[in-house]
Amino acid sequence: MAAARSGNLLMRSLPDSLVPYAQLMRLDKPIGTWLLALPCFWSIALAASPGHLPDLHMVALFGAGAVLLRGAGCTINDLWDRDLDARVERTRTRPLAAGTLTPRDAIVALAVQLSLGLVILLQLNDYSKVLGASSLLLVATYPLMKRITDWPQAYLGLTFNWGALMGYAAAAGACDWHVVLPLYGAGIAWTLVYDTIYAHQDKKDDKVVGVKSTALLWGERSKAWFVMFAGLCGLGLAGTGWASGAGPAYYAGAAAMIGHLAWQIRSVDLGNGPDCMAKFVSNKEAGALLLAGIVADRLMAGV
Ligand SMILES: CC(C)=CCC/C(C)=C/COP(=O)(O)OP(=O)(O)O
Ligand SMILES: O=C(O)c1ccc(O)cc1
Ligand SMILES: [Mg+2]
Repeated sequence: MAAARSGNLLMRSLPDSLVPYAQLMRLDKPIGTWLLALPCFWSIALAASPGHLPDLHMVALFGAGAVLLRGAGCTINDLWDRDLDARVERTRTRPLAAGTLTPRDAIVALAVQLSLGLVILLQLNDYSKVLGASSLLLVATYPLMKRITDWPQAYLGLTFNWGALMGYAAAAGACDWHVVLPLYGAGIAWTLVYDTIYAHQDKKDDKVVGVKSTALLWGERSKAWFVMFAGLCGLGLAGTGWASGAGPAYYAGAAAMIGHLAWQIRSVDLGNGPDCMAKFVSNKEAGALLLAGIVADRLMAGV
């Protein structure tokens, strides 16, 4: 337990009985929460009035919602995957795979997370409530995709970037589709890059247990596909900038994010698991660069 506890302050301060639940939610690995929250934050920030910061009340609600939904997503994922995870070195110590928690425990934990998530959802406008509730369909079915398609990363993209639609709706009352659809597309292209880098860690195990991924599909050609999807991400971001009448700070942030992706693509060693993990985790900085550009642009639009 000591090793599992050596994570962040939160993990170290929890009572023993809650540690497996925190591991089930992957609170010791917050990167997934950042990747889920950043598209929400971009979208909330884009909806800010000229001269204004993003609506911080919304940022707080979506931040808490991202922790809960990502925790719920990991719980559902690991319920589906518990037999696969037990056969793979990297995942065999997960609470469901190792038997520290029973599926029944996990379902209770899932119900608690979804109920708390509902408390947050109910504070949003009706438009966002419908969008938020529909995202659950994507979250619940995502784990099936690695069993039926070579492109589960694309489905994760649809799921993880839903916040690009929802944040704007929550902050502005409704979606401006010309602004949010290209942003959603850019996010999906981004996910295809970072989750394929993530999946390269597991390509040997995935082949053995029969799990599909773009890492296996693209193999040695992965970097060429990354270049294409980074390009599409850039096009989507340009579309959002154009549709929202953004200024130079926005485009600087977008260019910085694409530059970060270019650095990852050039430097990642796809045969080296720890390097894939490090590049995957660095995507919170890539997303934060765009967020900084959007916030600066909205602030400068007021002067
Ligand atoms: C909100 C959502 C959908 C959360 C789920 C995110 C998640 C666990 C992705 C990785 O699944 P995986 O089975 O490909 O990876 P791992 O090998 O880490 O289980
Ligand atoms: O939530 C996670 O741990 C996570 C998120 C996105 C990924 O691409 C992989 C894992
Ligand atoms: Mg899994």
